[in-house]
Amino acid sequence: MSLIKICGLSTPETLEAALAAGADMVGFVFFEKSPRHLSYEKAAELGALVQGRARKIALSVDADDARLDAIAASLQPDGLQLHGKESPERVAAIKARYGVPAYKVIHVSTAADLAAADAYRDVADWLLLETKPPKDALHPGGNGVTFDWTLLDHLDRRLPFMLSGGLDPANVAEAIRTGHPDGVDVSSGVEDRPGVKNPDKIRAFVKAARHAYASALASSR
Ligand SMILES: O=C(O)c1ccccc1N[C@@H]1O[C@H](COP(=O)(O)O)[C@@H](O)[C@H]1O
Repeated sequence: MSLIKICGLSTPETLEAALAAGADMVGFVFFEKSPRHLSYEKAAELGALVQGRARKIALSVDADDARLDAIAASLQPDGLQLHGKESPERVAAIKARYGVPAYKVIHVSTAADLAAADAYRDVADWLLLETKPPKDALHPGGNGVTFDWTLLDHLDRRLPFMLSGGLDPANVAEAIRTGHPDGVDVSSGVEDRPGVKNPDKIRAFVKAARHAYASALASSR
């Protein structure tokens, strides 16, 4: 697999840039402290523009059922990115309630952190491996920080995984060559400042990731 996700979209123009560039997944943030947070009204407006051209992924952080119900009603997501401390039992309950794939985030800074993924093997559909937030970080994600991708040599790959954290148009090819992820995910690396996406950077990211995946495929033949 070679999926490309652009996360934290918040305007029709940047959403269209991601869709036209060929992103497979577009992510929408429901986390009030984030500069990328969307109201339900805005999410409904943006979601309606997608029209099946990409999977709509709703990002939340330790959301309760009432919150997820409102997110589901506004966006009608094709997947739920669970970016908090959701337990395996909570992930299973969310999957059962909403019937869409669950992308469980695992925060990584050492090989030992990858062991946390084991508990989600039978309940999540995907793992999303993101850099453990720095101690002074304001948010549990979207911090634009990479981790050592060679740690992925230690990952049990029975579940597909997306690689995330600090990716950008300049480093995504190296990330794909090193970590062999099933997908790549970016937010701040295609922005001019927090919450402000740049269409040229979105296009450059998708192009670089597509090229790297095509090269990896060609060299595996
Ligand atoms: O983007 C945010 O503000 C955010 C807030 C809370 C949890 C996650 C958040 N972002 C997600 O983190 C990853 C990596 O982002 P980056 O590429 O390093 O900026 C991505 O999925 C973001 O959407």
